[in-house]
Amino acid sequence: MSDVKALFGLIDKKNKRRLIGAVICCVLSVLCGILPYLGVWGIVTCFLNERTENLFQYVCLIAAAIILKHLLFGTGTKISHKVAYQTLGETRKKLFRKIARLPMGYVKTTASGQVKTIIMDNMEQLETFYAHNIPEIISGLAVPLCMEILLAILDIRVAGIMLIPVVLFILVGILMIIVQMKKMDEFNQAFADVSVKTVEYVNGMKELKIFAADESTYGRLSESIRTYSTVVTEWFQSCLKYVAFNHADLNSNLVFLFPLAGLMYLSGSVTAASYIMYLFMGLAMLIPLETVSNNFDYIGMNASVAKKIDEILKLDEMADTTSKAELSDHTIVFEHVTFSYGEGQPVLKDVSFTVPDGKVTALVGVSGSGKSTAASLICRFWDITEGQICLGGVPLNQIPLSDLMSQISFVTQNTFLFKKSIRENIMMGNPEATEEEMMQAAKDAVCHDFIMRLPKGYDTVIDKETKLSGGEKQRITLARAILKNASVVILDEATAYIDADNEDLLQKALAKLSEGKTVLVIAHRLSSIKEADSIVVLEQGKVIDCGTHDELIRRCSPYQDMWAAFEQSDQWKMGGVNA
Ligand SMILES: Nc1ncnc2c1ncn2[C@@H]1O[C@H](COP(=O)(O)OP(=O)(O)OP(=O)(O)O)[C@@H](O)[C@H]1O
Repeated sequence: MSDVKALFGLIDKKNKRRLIGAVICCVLSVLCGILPYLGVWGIVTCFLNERTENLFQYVCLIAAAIILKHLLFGTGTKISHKVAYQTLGETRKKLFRKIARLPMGYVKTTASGQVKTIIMDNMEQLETFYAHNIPEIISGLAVPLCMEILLAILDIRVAGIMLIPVVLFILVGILMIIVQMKKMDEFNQAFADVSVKTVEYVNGMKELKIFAADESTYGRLSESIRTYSTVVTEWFQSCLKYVAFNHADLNSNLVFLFPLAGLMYLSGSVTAASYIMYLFMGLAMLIPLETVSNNFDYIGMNASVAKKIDEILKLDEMADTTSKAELSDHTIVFEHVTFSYGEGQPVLKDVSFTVPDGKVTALVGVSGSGKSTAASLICRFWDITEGQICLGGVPLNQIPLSDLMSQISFVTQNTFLFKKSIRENIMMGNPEATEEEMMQAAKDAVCHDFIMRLPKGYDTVIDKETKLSGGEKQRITLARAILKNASVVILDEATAYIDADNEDLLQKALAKLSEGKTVLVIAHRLSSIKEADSIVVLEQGKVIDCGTHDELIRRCSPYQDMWAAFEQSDQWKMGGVNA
């Protein structure tokens, strides 16, 4: 039941009031839908009593009821759609805001696929629920209730007979929701799995073709499709008996009402006119329940989606502070930092080093030694549990997150440009910048010239049609970072995938970005960090040495090994080129 509560918890107060209005309109609309039955009963009674003076009134009643029914239904659904779209919009915004405050690590690993499925796929179901299911279920239940009250006033015995199928219907419906909810997590999990794997399959199509993938390559996707089919089939089968019962139940009135009310008529306790009216009411009363029955399926399905949304909204956010921090400068200090991802082994062990203000410090180490992890901790992508990292003498968790982010430019080999114009992409670095400043940043990043050669220049929208090379895209992201003008620059393998033609341009852009900044650089190409003011050597998550290139090459054997390996690979590359 808490899942169902979560469904309504997503609607704000204003929209809850609107939803009540929508439900009232729908209830009145369904009641209007019943009036024609009463009108027909009136007409039949007129003929039975051979008195036709009221005939016209009944015809008018039927016509007015039909018009009103549609007007009210239209108004109700208009309001409920407004509620649905506003609720979905607000919930999406809440989720986006929440994700921005969650540890980056959670978003990158656990959440991205799951959140995408919820936001893009599952939430669309909620639209149907708020816009259609709620008004239809409530109005569908309200009508039999009103008619029961009316019948109880007219003849308590008939009301009792009609109550039987209604009560059975509600009990079986509730039972079905409980059974559905038990299976719903499994259903949603299977659905999310198929979505994530389908996206992975489509995104990896190039690799699949290159590596001439055979049938077995599609195994993971086929397996999850099979699981999904099994889960859906089981889910439908588990509901089937309840649905079948309820449909039979909705037709059972004739079985009970016809003979029992008929006996009352024969015994003289009910008139012929009343007998006909009860039959009409019996038929009319159960029709709205058909709609309720069709809508029952969605309650469990949507309650499970709402539960997942609720779970994400309740996740612990990164601790943030609002009190301004006075940074003495932009020196970064790692003091006895130990860090592990989740419950696993520590990736960094008692790590201490300093990145002095205005200097270039390099982090080197073999693959997996923890270089990127250390860099990402400076941006608080993850929070540390042991030790301390300070910027300008202030522990990172005592600097407001937005202030911390404004101090840092984090550049990796993975470029990400938004589907916006090149101008807007660069301006994200500093939305206050002037056009001249934006263009200067592009010139510093050595991308102005190629941008100007594009037919729409800075107005070119970055999308799949925009034919930009990897190096060009990367330089646009560097223009964005240059415009941001952050005091701390972290370069994590920023030149890793760059080709020889682009390297020179990229190095120029990076030099401009790093000018006068506190720089932490991670690079496998050791030649690019040879001139660093200080080099920190990491091995299996521990700092084993720190010094200039000349110092390390004299005394640090792992560093000597790295250099030897680097020089060998460089010669090998040159040999490859010459060959
Ligand atoms: N998100 C993550 N969750 C769990 N473990 C991770 C995660 N990211 C990295 N690791 C692990 O942490 C260790 C250090 O990884 P890290 O990427 O920091 O090393 P690195 O020195 O930068 O390696 P490379 O030079 O190959 O980029 C590795 O064993 C890696 O598998």
